[in-house]
Amino acid sequence: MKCISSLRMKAIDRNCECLGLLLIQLMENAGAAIAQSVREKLESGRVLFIAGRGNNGGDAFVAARHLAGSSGYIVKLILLGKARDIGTKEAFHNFSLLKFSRVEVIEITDSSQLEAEASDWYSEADLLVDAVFGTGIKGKIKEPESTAIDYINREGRAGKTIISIDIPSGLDPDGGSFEKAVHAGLTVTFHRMKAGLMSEKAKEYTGIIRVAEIGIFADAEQYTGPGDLMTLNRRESSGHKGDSGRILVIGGGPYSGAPALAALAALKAGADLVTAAVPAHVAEIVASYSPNLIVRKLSSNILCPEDLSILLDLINSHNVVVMGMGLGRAPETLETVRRILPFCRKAVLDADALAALSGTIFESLAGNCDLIVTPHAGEFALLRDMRTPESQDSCIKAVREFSEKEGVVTLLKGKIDIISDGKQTLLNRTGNAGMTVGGTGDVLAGLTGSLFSRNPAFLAAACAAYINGAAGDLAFEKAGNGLLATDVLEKITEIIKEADIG
Ligand SMILES: NC(=O)C1=CN([C@@H]2O[C@H](COP(=O)(O)OP(=O)(O)OC[C@H]3O[C@@H](n4cnc5c(N)ncnc54)[C@H](O)[C@@H]3O)[C@@H](O)[C@H]2O)[C@H](O)CC1
Ligand SMILES: [K+]
Repeated sequence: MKCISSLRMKAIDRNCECLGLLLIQLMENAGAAIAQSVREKLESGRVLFIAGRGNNGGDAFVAARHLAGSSGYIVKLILLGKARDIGTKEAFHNFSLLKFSRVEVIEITDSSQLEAEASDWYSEADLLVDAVFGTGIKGKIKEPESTAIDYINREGRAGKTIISIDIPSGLDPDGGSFEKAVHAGLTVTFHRMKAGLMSEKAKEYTGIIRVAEIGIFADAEQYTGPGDLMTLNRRESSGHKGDSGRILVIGGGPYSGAPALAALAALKAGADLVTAAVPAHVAEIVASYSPNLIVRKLSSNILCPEDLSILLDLINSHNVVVMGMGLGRAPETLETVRRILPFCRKAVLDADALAALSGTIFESLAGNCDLIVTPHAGEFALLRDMRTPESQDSCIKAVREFSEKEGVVTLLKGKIDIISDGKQTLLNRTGNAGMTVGGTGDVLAGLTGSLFSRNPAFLAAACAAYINGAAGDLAFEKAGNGLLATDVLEKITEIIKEADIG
C-alpha cells in the first residue's frame, strides 16, 4: 500500500488551502468520518473523546458535535489544556461550537485534575476516542497527555473499544517508534496510509486501520504548490559561508548571458557561493554583468579537454555542478562534459550538456552522481532517441519511465512542466506564455542547482519549477509578453520570501 509522510501530508493540506479548499473543510470531513466510525462500532451509549490542543483534537471537536446530533449517544469531551491554548484557529472554532451542542466538556491542565475530576468520565464510557496527538507529536510526551494515554489504555484493557483519530496517540507517524502509545481497536487515518502505522512495532497498537477520504482533491497532490516549498530545508541561520550551497556553473563560450543568468539565479535562490567557470573570451563579459559573480577563466574560446584539471579542482570545492547553458555543441565541448561527469557528486544538466548524454552514460554514472536533467521537448526527444509524445498523459508516462530507467530526476519543461524521479511525479503549472523568451531556462537551471545543494533532487527540481514559473508570473504582471529573463530573476526573491523559505 502506498504510504504518505507527515511532511508530504502537510504540503498537500497547504496546497489545498491555496486552491481554496480550507483546512476547516477537511477537518469537518475528518470529524464526520470519525463520528460515522463510532456509530458503526456502538449503536448507542456513552462516548468519551480525549482531545489534545492540536488539529487532531480539532477533528475530535467536530466528531463530538456530529455524534451529539445523533440520537442515542451521550457525548463527553476532555480537553487536555485550556481552550485559550488550542493551537490553531480551525480547532478553536470547532471547540467554540461545542457550547451549542449537547457535548459536556471539561478542561484539564494537569494529571492530578485528570484523576480527581475526569476519572469517572473514563470509567463510565462505553467507547473512547483518542485524539491526544496525531501527526504533530514532537519529543517526549508531557503531562497531562502521558497520564491521559495511560487511562485510555486502562479502559482498553477492560475490553472497551478505543478508536484512534489518524494515528494512535504517541506513535511517530513516519518511523512508527514510540515511548508510549494508545492501544487502539480501530485507527481511522485520513487520506492515505501513514508509514508509521505499517511498522512492525506499530502493528499491535493500531488495531484495524481504516483510511477515510476527507475531500482532498487530486490537483493539490499532483501539482506543485506553496505547500511543497514549505517542505524545503531552510538555510541554517547559524551557518558559515558555503553551508547553504557552493554552486559551480559551467557554461558559455558561444554565449555569455546564459551562464550569468544561471549563476545569478543560484545566488537569488539562496546559495552562498557561486562560481561561473567560462571559456576565456567571455570571462570578462560574464564578470561585467554583476559584482556578485566569481568568474573563473578557462583556457580557450570553448569548453575543451585542456580545462579538465582546473575544472576537477573546482568540482571538488563545490557541492553542485550546473552545466550546459550557452556551451555550444562543439565535439570537444561535448567530450569534456562527458569526462567531467564521473567526478560530479550532484549535477544539473541543461541545454547543450544534454547533447553530450548518449548511450550508456547514465548507467556508467549510476550510484556515483545524483543527476537532474532539465530538457525541453526537443532535448528530451534527443535524450530518448524518440519523439516526445503530444498528449500529457503519454508525456508523463515517458518522463516517469525515462527517469526510472536512467536513475535520474527529469524536469521536462513545457506549458505544464513534468518532474519525475521514476517513483514520484509532480506537474507544475506556474509560468506563462511570456516565458518562452530566451534565458528563462538558464534561470531555472541555476535555481534548481541552488535548491539541490540543500535538498533531495526530486524536491529541488519540483520546487525550482514552481518558483521559476511563479517569479515569471509576477514579472508578467508588469511586463506582459515583453518580459525578459532578467525580470524573472528579479522576482525570485519575492517568491522565496513570501514562502518564508529563504
Ligand atoms: N490532511 C489531513 O490529514 C488532515 C489532518 N488533520 C488532523 O490534524 C492532525 C495534525 O494536527 P497538528 O495540529 O499538526 O498536530 P497534533 O494535533 O497531532 O498535535 C499538536 C499538539 O500536540 C502538542 N504536542 C506535541 N508533542 C507533544 C508532546 N510530546 N507532549 C505534549 N504535547 C505535545 C502540541 O503542542 C500541539 O498542541 C492530523 O493528525 C489529523 O488528525 C486535519 O484536521 C484535517 C486535515
Ligand atoms: K490520535
